[in-house]
Parts: sequence; structure tokens; C-alpha cells
Amino acid sequence: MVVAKKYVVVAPFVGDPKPNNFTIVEEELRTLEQNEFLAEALYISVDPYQRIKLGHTIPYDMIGGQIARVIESKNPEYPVSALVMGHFGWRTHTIVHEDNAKSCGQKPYLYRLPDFGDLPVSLGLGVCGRVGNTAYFGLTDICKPSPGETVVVSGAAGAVGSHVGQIAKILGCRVIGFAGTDDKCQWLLNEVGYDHAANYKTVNIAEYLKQQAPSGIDCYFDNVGGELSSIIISQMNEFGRVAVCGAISGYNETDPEKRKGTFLQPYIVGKQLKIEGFLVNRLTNVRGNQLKMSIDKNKLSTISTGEPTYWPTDTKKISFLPKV
Ligand SMILES: NC(=O)C1=CN([C@@H]2O[C@H](COP(=O)(O)OP(=O)(O)OC[C@H]3O[C@@H](n4cnc5c(N)ncnc54)[C@H](OP(=O)(O)O)[C@@H]3O)[C@@H](O)[C@H]2O)C=CC1
Ligand SMILES: CCCCCC(=O)/C=C/[C@H]1[C@H](O)CC(=O)[C@@H]1CCCCCCC(=O)O
Repeated sequence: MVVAKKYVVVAPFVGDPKPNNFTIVEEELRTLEQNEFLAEALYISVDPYQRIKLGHTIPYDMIGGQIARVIESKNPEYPVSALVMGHFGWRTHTIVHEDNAKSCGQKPYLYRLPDFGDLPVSLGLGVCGRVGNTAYFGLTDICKPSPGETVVVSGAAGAVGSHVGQIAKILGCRVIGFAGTDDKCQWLLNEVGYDHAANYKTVNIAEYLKQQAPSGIDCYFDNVGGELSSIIISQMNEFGRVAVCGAISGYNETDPEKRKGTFLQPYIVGKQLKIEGFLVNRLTNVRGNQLKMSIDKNKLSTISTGEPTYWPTDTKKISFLPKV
């Protein structure tokens, strides 16, 4: 009999998530029924949305995507040793039935990974998974940047932002990123390929943008929201485009006063800006063929020729997850 270990959320999050929000529980798994398979986690994704999507009554099983290997199967579509991406949560072993997998409420619920060749399968959670698709579809479908335009990215050194910057450079744009430490900014400049990068905690953001984007900003990929975004949006060019991807500056904020923002409508109207929020699943659903291509061919072939680059984080042990 297989005993799974899983994370259960046992205390509500206040501010940053902490190890004592979780406990690890062992669960004895039953035998497989027809059309089921048993998946063993190889990589588990730790993402900002997991913090805000959790509206359940405590205790509940922690949510999240994972790359897993099929270790036992009664479903010919998922034979032993197949690799899958599934939203099974933070747990080591999962009995999966295609229909039950949908109850996680997150799309795509479950799919088999293509052959990644020599590349690490963890990329199925990164550049060849939701992270890469969020960056790619958010930038190209909503910002629609043209060569020579100036693109600003907040949360630039994060998983999504570091890919947005690379894709914008591939598209011929000038790219400016904001990150929260000087080291991250150096990394953006020296390794990721950003043209300019600044520490939003120490720089005068408005002045910095006037210097580095003297002709104004055409596109803004917004990962963070809040005051940083308001300053960036107030310096956009006529017909500028903003892809609102996330609002991480507010996810851990419990004081509603601190979530109040600048009055931006005059800039939006005067400059005739387009500001559009998106969830990656909508864009990948609309462009389903491209999603498949990006997993099967485009992203992988692009990576194997050297760009975009990826920086996988492998924490090895499930006990590290809350610290990530
Ligand atoms: N719309 C969609 O479908 C999707 C949206 N997202 C969103 O994309 C965003 C980035 O996700 P992802 O790259 O995976 O996250 P990561 O965890 O990789 O990076 C997040 C970074 O955000 C920065 N950050 C945290 N707090 C603040 C703050 N107060 N102000 C400015 N920056 C802050 C931190 O970097 P630093 O040290 O630089 O501050 C942090 O490292 C999130 O908002 C997420 O919710 C992600 C996937 C899908
Ligand atoms: C302000 C919310 C921004 C959420 C951005 C984000 O990280 C989205 C992530 C999606 C991920 O691709 C798969 C999902 O299921 C996530 C959607 C989460 C939606 C949270 C909605 C919160 C709510 O119900 O209020």
C-alpha cells in the first residue's frame, strides 16, 4: 500500500505565509479502480496565486500544480512511466481519474508531457508551462509590442517577469525592469538581458523612468499593482497598452488602507490607454494550438538554441515547500 504525504493548511494566512500555516499529513491510498492511475510527484509548483485562491474552510489540502510520473496504471492513456502535469496539490502521491482531476478548478487540469529530450522535465511547470505561457500570451496578446517600443515590467526578476523581459527583447523592444534588490537588478542586466533595471525600493521611480524612457512607455506588463504601477502608468505614451497579470504587492496586505491607489483615470483617458487584466487560461484556451506548440515545439526549440534562458529552482525535499 502506498502512503502519500500531503500538505494541509491548518491556520489562516496573516501576512506572509509561514511554515506553521501548514502541517504534513500521511494518507493511505486505496487500490486503483478502472481508468485510474497513481502519480508520484517529481516537481511541485509554488506560486503567488496559491496564497489568494485559498478561500476554503480550514483545514484543507494545499493546492498547486506538479509534474509527476505515473507509477501504476489502469488507464492506457497514462501508462506507467508517463510524465504528466496535473493540479494535484502539494502532495507526494495521487490517485488520478481524468474526471476527478477537473474538480481542482484549475485549467489545464491534466495533460501528458511531450518528450523533453535532454531538457529537465521541471520546465513543464516553468517556461514550457504556465509561467512561460503567462509571459508569452500576456505580452503578445495584450501588450502587442512592436520592435523599437519601450516595455516596462514589474516583478521583473520573478518567474513570469524574467521571461517577459526575454520575450520582449526577442521581439526587438527596449526593456526596463523593476525588482526589489540590487542583486536582482544586476542579474536582470547581466544574465536575463534587460536594457535597464532598477530597485523600486530605493530609486525615485518617476525620475528613473524619465531618464531611461525619455520617449515614454509603450507597454507595461504589470505583475505587482499598487503605487509602483500607478507611477509607471502615469508615464505611458498615447495608445499605451497595459497587461495586468497580477497584483502581488497586495497579496499579503491585510490593511485595506494600504491598498488604496492613485487616481489614474486622467492618464488613462488623456493617453487613451488600453488596460486589460487576464488569466493565462483564457489566453491559452483561445490560442489552444499555440499552447500545444509552445509545449511541443516552439519553446523547447527556442530554449535549445539558447534563448529564452531558464533558471529552475529544485528544492529536492517536500519539507522545503513553505520556505520557497
Ligand atoms: N494572470 C495570470 O494568469 C497569472 C498571473 N500571475 C501573476 O504574476 C505575478 C508574478 O508571478 P511569479 O512570477 O510566478 O511570481 P514569483 O514568486 O516568481 O515572483 C514574484 C516577485 O514579486 C515581487 N514582489 C513581491 N512583493 C512585491 C511588492 N510589494 N511590490 C513589487 N514587487 C513585489 C518579488 O520580487 P522583488 O524582490 O523584486 O520585490 C517576488 O520575487 C504574480 O502577481 C502572479 O499572481 C502568475 C501566473 C498566472
Ligand atoms: C488579483 C488576482 C490575480 C491572480 C493572478 C494569478 O496569479 C492567477 C493565477 C491563475 C493560475 O494561472 C491558475 C489559477 O487558477 C489562478 C487563478 C487564480 C484566481 C484567483 C481569484 C481570486 C478570487 O477568487 O478572488
